[in-house]
Amino acid sequence: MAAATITRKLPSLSGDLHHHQNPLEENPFFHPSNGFYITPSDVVLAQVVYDLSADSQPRVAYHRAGPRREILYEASAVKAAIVTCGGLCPGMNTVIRELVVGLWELYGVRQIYGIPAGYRGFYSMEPVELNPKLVHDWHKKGGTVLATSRGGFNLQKIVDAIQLNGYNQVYIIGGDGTLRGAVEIFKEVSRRKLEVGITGIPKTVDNDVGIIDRSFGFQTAVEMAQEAISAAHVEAQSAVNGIGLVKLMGRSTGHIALHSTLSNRDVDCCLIPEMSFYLEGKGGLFEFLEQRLKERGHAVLVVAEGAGQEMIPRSESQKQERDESGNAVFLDVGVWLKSALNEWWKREHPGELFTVKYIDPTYMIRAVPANATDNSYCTLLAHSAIHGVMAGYTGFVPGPINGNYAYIPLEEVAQTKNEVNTSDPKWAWVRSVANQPDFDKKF
Ligand SMILES: Nc1ncnc2c1ncn2[C@@H]1O[C@H](COP(=O)(O)OP(=O)(O)O)[C@@H](O)[C@H]1O
Ligand SMILES: O=P(O)(O)OC[C@H]1O[C@](O)(COP(=O)(O)O)[C@@H](O)[C@@H]1O
Ligand SMILES: [Mg+2]
Repeated sequence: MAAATITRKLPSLSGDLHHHQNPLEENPFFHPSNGFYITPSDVVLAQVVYDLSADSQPRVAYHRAGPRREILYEASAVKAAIVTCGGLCPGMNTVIRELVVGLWELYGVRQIYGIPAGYRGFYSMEPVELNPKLVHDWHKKGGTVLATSRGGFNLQKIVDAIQLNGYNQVYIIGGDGTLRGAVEIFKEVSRRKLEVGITGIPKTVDNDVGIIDRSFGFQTAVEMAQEAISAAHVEAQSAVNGIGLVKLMGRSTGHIALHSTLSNRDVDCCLIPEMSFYLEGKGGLFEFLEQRLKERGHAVLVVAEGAGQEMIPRSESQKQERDESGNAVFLDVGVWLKSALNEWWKREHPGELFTVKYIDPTYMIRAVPANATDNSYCTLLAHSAIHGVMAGYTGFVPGPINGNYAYIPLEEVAQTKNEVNTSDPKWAWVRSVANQPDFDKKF
């Protein structure tokens, strides 16, 4: 017998709003046919892979994203606000563009405002009026034209501003921190009984947001990282006992490093925050590199910025350091590794040639326009957000789950982190491609 299915409930607006026919019904480009509108019984399963022999738990499902036959807003009454928060990610401008064009063209909305410079912009800056003409080429630009920032989250001031300006739809584009802030805004808006649709659009170059398949901009970042790895390879190959060392973004998850390694194939060792490693002794990094240099004369190392942080010596004040959003400030693992490698070689092989070339592409992998795949992803994401908000859903996140777009409760996404699972076959594949040691086993 098939297991039962539990569909995750979505908050929705009710209050004084009336139901209206979806204007797409009259839109000459759409000609809605049977099956065009999504109904409440249309769901996307959270999981598609099961062990049937151990399958007795109910299946979890999310409401499918897409246009609804009836909507809760009249176009002329909509006043939408769009904000971008946190670090940059390829595709932020595309999401803004598609929100503006989608609201305008699909639903006839005319009052659309951009909030400058992240959360703080709600209460400290003038909103920018947006329209399709203004945003038409934004998908070709890196960064966010609206500007972004960290910190500045003042819940009461933000919700006061939403109330004062009469925004009844708020589109919040940001990462894990932003989504936690969006949960607070959603709760405060509900507490004040305001009829405001709140949606969080997940943005993270590190791909650390859970439940969704992947975040927009991530694939672009992996593509951009290839150049750095190739350069490190050339440098390492062209030296005697050459090491090419590349640091890639990934504060607490190593997805960029992992995927860059898998797609590049010149990498000898990939170090990520989810896996601890050690330098000295049997099974350690130095022993591995010693062997590689003997066999091949060079080696390429890719390290995620959050890997090995616990091994880097730091002062008391460095331990306490936080950015404006409260994120721990990391020390440079690349600089530390480079100096540790040099010391090791000098000690073990005095007088022998050895070179470490350290490449830190930092912002170059994220401060670029999205590639074609990410751009179309951003479009579907933005349109999913609009359809959901127009239908009266609130406190949700649109995103792809197993290839299909769904609406996920905001709070659930804000609480879930997407870590690299070092016990699944993908990580084993990385290890086998690089032929690197399993640092878990200290002999
Ligand atoms: N737990 C939280 N509650 C409320 N707001 C938060 C929280 N964490 C971060 N924020 C706010 O969200 C915004 C972006 O957070 P940040 O961590 O810098 O980036 P990201 O959203 O990309 O993870 C900042 O304005 C920050 O103040
Ligand atoms: O210098 P900034 O702007 O704080 O950005 C650096 C950080 O931003 C990131 O690229 C992304 O972080 P968020 O997605 O959480 O904003 C991290 O990998 C990196 O540590
Ligand atoms: Mg973050």
